[in-house]
Amino acid sequence: MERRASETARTEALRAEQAHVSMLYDRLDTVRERAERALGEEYARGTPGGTHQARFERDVSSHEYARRVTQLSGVERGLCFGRVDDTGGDTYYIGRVGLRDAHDELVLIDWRAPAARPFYTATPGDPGPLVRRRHLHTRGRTVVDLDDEVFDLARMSEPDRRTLVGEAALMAALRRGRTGRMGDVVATIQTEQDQVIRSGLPGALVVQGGPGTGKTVAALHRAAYLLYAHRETLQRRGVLVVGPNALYLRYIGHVLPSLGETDVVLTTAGELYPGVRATASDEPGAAAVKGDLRMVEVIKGAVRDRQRVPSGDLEVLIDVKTSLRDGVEVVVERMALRVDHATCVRARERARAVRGPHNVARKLFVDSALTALALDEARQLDQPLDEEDLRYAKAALWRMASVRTALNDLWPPLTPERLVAELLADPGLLASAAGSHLGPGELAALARPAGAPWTTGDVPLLDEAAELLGEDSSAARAAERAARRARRDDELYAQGVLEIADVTEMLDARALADRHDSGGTALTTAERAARDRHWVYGHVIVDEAQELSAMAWRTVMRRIPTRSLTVVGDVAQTGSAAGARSWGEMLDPYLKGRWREARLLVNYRTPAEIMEVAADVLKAVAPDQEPPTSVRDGEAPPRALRVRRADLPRALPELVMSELAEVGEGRTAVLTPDARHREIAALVPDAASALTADALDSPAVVLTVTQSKGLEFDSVVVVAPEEILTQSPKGGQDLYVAITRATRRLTVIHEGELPSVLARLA
Ligand SMILES: Nc1ncnc2c1ncn2[C@@H]1O[C@H](COP(=O)(O)OP(=O)(O)OP(=O)(O)O)[C@@H](O)[C@H]1O
Repeated sequence: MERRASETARTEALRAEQAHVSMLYDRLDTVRERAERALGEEYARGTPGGTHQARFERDVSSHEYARRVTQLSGVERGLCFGRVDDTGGDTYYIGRVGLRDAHDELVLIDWRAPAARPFYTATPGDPGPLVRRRHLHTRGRTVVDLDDEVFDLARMSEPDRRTLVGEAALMAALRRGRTGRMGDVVATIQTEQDQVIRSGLPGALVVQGGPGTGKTVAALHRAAYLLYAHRETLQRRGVLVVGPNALYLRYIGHVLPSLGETDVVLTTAGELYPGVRATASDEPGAAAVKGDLRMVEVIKGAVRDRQRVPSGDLEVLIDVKTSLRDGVEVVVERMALRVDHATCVRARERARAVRGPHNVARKLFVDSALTALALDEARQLDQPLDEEDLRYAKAALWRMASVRTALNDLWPPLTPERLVAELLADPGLLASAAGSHLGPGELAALARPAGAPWTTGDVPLLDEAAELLGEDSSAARAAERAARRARRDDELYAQGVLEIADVTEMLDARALADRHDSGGTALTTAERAARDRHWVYGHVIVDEAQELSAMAWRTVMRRIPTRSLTVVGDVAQTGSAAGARSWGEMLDPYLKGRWREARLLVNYRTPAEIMEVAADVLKAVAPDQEPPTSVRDGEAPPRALRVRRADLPRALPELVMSELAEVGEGRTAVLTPDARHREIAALVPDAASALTADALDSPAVVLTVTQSKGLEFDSVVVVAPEEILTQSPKGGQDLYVAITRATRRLTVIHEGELPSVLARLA
């Protein structure tokens, strides 16, 4: 009887919520159609080209409409997911975007708006103004379930009391099988995560938390929140999210669009230097040296070494007379110009004294050398030179190939790519550049053959070199002057457009001019920022930040002089030999202790039984670190299987098959020591690997532990833990990472004795 009554109440509540949600989708359709129509009209307003003014107007408004259409399309799934009833008797609905009805009444509150905050912060102990929080679960546009948390039953109306329904929304969310892509958690953000998400924009926030505590998910929601709360600042300068590798970026790539945000640059630490996409990684020895701050001095040394003077006097042969013979120009007289050693040294010191970048100072060196050569030429020809003659003589000399070659040999124009590639491939150059800064073992670790692919550890070296080399700027300066003139015109014009169109809320004149600066192709802020090494972002989020070396932090900090940063990671998971042992060690050189730390302590991913195994490993390798507490129990106890290496080809595929059957729609990952990935991947040919396009979508995947950083799988099979433990000085941390990728099941396959840190599985 009672059961029937509660069923009826549930149906009643579902019906009422469905009516509201259907109204919201109708409204979404209407605004989306309106934006699409406006966009279509913008496109129809003329063929490409047209007047400057027409092009500009079209670019600006079409970009805004396109953004709005993308935003409204991204929020279709789970448009409305929450409702709150407050003590004043009011009810609000919370969703991915804010919507108003035809009478301009707010019918859906954006989850990032201050009014939505109680939905995330209310707890039974501190409910704030809430009487009830309700989660709405939808499939497509249909409301399929509801969860209620009641904070004050006494204040609820009788009909509302009757319709109370639910089971904890968080648990329902956590039990879902893994799809291979991270999803947003906007409906179930927890209070401590909410504090991270809404922490102020200025300054640096470090989010330290164990595996599965929602650091990544909180950081991405923070990006969306900051773009909402500080749209003006951040849309112009952009938000940069740095992740560990391309696979990981694909894994998290859906979260921001599902929250209606696309204006974020997602990149890896290997791509921070525009034009280079480094994917290879260094051996631990090389990684440790490349990531060390002593490399600043080594790169400085490498640049200085390229500013040479000859050991004796400089001698250059020039052609003074040529004549035509059978239509071919032949040299009839040559002259040797000479500049004495001391003058060469003075020319170099003068150029160095301006402390400009190498390619800029080079002009000064070339100028001094040309003056000395021209004076010698005049002396030999016994021709007096006035200032005008001197200028002419220098220009004539610079046109001669022999002069250019000689001077370029002494002070070559250099790109960062050339400097670093030549440095690492030439033990002599390397030893000279390093001086006393590196020992013989470190030099040997750095050396590599010419033509080797760029590694992630090279990127900070390239960035450092770019700072020291600068660009040959005379042409660039002229272009900049012209651009500044055009930009002033654009700004004045943009101001006019704003006044006419009254769109001041969306963009300011500078942002409009910025858009237009891109040559009419309306690049987004994100696109322009990603191409420009000098771009200064409005906010930078670094995920898996414990893996960044001290050198990599220099590269990141150059992109954010305001130090408006979110640093997300776990120093207990550091796998890179050059990574962080503590946050202070990495950040204090830039932040001088001025950073705030938030700690996340609850693991939403790994069940308690598996986390106990991980905790044993952590205790052995980093006894000062606390493992997080799991929020739920598992379905199957973790286990260890001993399989002789010779039997692995038969046993592993069988195990993967049975795990796939266990997890149904979920995903299974085989995690291997770095050195054995190829061999083990070959044993499971149907599984994807990090290099295949379906790495995230395939039911089974074989990855190295390093590649699995930040990811998660329903079932994890760790192969050869004994080798993972010894593969690098951080092997223990690697094993900890591997174990904590599991959301439901863990199997460890060991070939020899079970390592003592896994004794719990014996
Ligand atoms: N509030 C939440 N509601 C629902 N799911 C959540 C919540 N917080 C975290 N999760 C889920 O927990 C899992 C772990 O989150 P996430 O990957 O962000 O953790 P992490 O701290 O970055 O982990 P790691 O350090 O291991 O990379 C994800 O599946 C995420 O969706």
